[in-house]
Amino acid sequence: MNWKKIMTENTLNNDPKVLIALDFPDSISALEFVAQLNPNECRLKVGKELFAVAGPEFVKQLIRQQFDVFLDLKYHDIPNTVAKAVQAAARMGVWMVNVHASGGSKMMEAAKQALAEFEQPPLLIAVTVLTSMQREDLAEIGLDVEPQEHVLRLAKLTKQSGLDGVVCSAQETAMLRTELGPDFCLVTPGIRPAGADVNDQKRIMTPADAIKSGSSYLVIGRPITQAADPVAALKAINASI
Ligand SMILES: O=C(O)c1cc(=O)[nH]c(=O)n1[C@@H]1O[C@H](COP(=O)(O)O)[C@@H](O)[C@H]1O
Repeated sequence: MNWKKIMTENTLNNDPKVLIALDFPDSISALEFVAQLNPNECRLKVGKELFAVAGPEFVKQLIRQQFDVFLDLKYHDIPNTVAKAVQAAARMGVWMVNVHASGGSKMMEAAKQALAEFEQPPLLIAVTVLTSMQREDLAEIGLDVEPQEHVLRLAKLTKQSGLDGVVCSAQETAMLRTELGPDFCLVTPGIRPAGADVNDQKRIMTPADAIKSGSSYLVIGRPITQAADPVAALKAINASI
């Protein structure tokens, strides 16, 4: 735990649950947005779009500003490549990094092992079934199963591979809590406050229901970043959970 966070007055929460998806096209607009935020009230997620334009220096800048950063590059490659990629992420000092569970146990074990040399390794989690997918999307890629069945299969494989948790939809968290226990980290995107635009998400839940179901952290992008008043939107979500 970062002592500065604990010492800061007006601390809402020492373990902010909301991970804001910084899906911005450039570092200038992202930094302008971040300037309104307090690291005691949220963590930040940097994904493929922003990382491709802003890179490691931008991530380090957020960390210098006391934010915990989830580097969401969803690695999926041969074990050696993924192992080296998670090490590069760990050297940046990120709080959390992810891979795709469908890369299999050999890939996930190699990633876990690669972090063993770090004194404070990032949390390593694996994406199960993307929250934008439903049964028909799985059928298209040859998987004749309900999303929750495939999520459970991949989450069990992730736990057996020694990782810290998974990315799943909040619709699956109650099931995963029962099956995988209280300590497994469940990170849930596809979060939509009541009445918000669903956009391209399919398996969704409200922030309060997601936390009640057992989500550890909520990934939220557009309902905050595109709100007329993003700080008010974040505060309302934090109040609701
Ligand atoms: O790994 C992720 O963060 C992720 C996994 C998933 O299954 N679904 C999903 O939406 N995400 C990410 O979560 C964020 C959701 O953003 P909004 O839909 O704008 O709230 C995006 O940055 C996605 O890349």
